[in-house]
Amino acid sequence: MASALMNKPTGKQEVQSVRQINKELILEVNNLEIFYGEKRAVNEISMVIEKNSITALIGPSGCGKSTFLRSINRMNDLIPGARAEGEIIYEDLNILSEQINVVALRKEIGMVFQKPNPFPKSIYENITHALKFAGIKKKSMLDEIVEESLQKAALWDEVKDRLHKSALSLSGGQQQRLCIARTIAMKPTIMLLDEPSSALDPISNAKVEELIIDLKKDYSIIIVTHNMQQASRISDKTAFFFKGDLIEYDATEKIFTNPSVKKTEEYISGRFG
Ligand SMILES: Nc1ncnc2c1ncn2[C@@H]1O[C@H](COP(=O)(O)OP(=O)(O)OP(=O)(O)O)[C@@H](O)[C@H]1O
Repeated sequence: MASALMNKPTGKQEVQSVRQINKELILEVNNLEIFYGEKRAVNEISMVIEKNSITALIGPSGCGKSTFLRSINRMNDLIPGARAEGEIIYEDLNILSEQINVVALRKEIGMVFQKPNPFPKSIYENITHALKFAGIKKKSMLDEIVEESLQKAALWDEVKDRLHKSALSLSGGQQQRLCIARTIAMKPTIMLLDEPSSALDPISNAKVEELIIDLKKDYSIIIVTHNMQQASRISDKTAFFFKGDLIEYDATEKIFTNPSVKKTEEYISGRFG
């Protein structure tokens, strides 16, 4: 698996150091710093992320949650001037290494954004687009993956009779579940969710939350949320960020009932934010 994430060696490239991490863990973050030009947005954070769990990232606006999330599948590479130092160990490789094949990485570590962003194509094509690009052409196989992904995203029953209708005809909540299905189709191990239900109405939000809880049996989920009730309802671990620092990281119940750090207590009790 790991080797599929490496670019082909080109002569003199250094051999990527392999660091094994505990089998219960999916990621190990060591002294991660992220910069936009001269400005440091994430300050030397270290944490481990457990497999098949939901990890919530909370904190006030601008504290570095999304920047950290995007570093996990190297989406920050797309931002001119952004750079990261430190390590994010996944599959015994450092994700931040230049030798990582980011296209392969982003299949294994999928991302869903705040605003549902389906392609202006049919529901079916939204899921098959990347699969075809990855070389899967056989219709029976595409049909199978479409059904499986929509089932897992709890959307199949609502759309099975209109797969060839435009994805834009779906409600916002359905569009977001379609975006989750699109990610699932790539068979990821980790799903990064950046405020996935903040743009949705309460009923769609509840459905997406239910779905996220259900997905953790198959995936490791990291979610940025501004909604502290959401973090306490769905996550197993919560990380509180403030001004680029990781202030406290613990079991969600502990963070919300008996945090160890005063700043966390002030934030969860609404004294700032
Ligand atoms: N593309 C960018 N270029 C320059 N600076 C950026 C960029 N994106 C974020 N920043 C800065 O990095 C810091 C962290 O931003 P980030 O978006 O990660 O915070 P956040 O906690 O996710 O905020 P929010 O909750 O509002 O989404 C902020 O100071 C922000 O202005």
